Amino acid sequence: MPTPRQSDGQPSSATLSAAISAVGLRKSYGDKTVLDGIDLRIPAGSVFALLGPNGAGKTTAVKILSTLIGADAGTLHVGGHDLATDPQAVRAAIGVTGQFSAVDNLITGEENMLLMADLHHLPKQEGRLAAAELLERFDLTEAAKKPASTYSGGMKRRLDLAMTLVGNPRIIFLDEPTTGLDPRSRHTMWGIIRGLVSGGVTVFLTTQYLEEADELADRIAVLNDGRIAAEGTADELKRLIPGGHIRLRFTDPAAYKSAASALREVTTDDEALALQIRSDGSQRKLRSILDRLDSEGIEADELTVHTPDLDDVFFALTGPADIPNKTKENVR
Ligand SMILES: Nc1ncnc2c1ncn2[C@@H]1O[C@H](COP(=O)(O)OP(=O)(O)OP(=O)(O)O)[C@@H](O)[C@H]1O
Repeated sequence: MPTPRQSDGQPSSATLSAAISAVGLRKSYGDKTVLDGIDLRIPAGSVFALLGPNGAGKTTAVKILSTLIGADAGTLHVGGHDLATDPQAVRAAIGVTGQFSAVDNLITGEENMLLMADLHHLPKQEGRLAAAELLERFDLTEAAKKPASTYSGGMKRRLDLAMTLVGNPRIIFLDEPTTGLDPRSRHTMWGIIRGLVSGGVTVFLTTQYLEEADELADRIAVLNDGRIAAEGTADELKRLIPGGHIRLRFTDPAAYKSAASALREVTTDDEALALQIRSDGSQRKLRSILDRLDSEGIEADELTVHTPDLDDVFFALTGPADIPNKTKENVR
């Protein structure tokens, strides 16, 4: 795969100090452009989350950066190595756990680990030690002698990640690591990921869970239509979209109607007997609404203040076609 070099043919110092960097990453399948000139720069020791709707190209980006498939264009460096000229060095520096697990269901958890140790050419004794230590760390010691086919979804993900860590990679790609896990297993996985990062590992994460990106990532990029629609910290992204709103809900239709006419610039929801008023989340705005209701003798049954969250950012950036599950409350 011919990958264009930078103009002077050398990686820049910014590229070298990043754990992962991409400049002008492009990939098409036939006439479908999946990645249309993506730039990324992920500092060592940080967590980067790539968010995007189904089919946005997240897995494609992971596959390219982890050397599984080639890019059509772009200058790509991982762990200081050029993907075009030194893919072997990249492979030695990274670990990847994907949506398609490397776990062999027919053998035990321990055997899976030992197989990985063999693949990394660890001496027998060292391999056994590494396997035992990782199984312990991922709470799999008890299940180690059982076939992986008997493991729950959460246990399989933990085993998959433990296998990835056998080679002690400093950069890890996690492609939707908690998809399909129950909330408890998801939190366990988050704890594990945080532990890795505190040990200095760089994590490139793809996820469809905005909460996951909010919890884990130092920086988040939203991929849409082949491009990075926005990039920043969770707080920076939240500031990109208009402020939140105050929602008032009534059980008495008469009170609902009175409030709708007493307050200015409200969005009404006759079915739910709910009103929505744009708000910057300030005390002043809240007080002005409450004062107005008080002066009219109206009492709402429920009042909620909604500040923008990553969901709002995601839906604002990825367009109306992708919001089938968006609740009325969050749409503005
Ligand atoms: N080998 C392939 N041949 C042709 N098209 C492909 C191939 N792999 C992926 N695609 C297409 O490229 C687009 C991006 O796919 P990709 O799997 O990277 O998306 P994604 O963001 O990871 O989606 P999801 O969240 O559903 O996993 C999709 O439209 C997909 O159908």
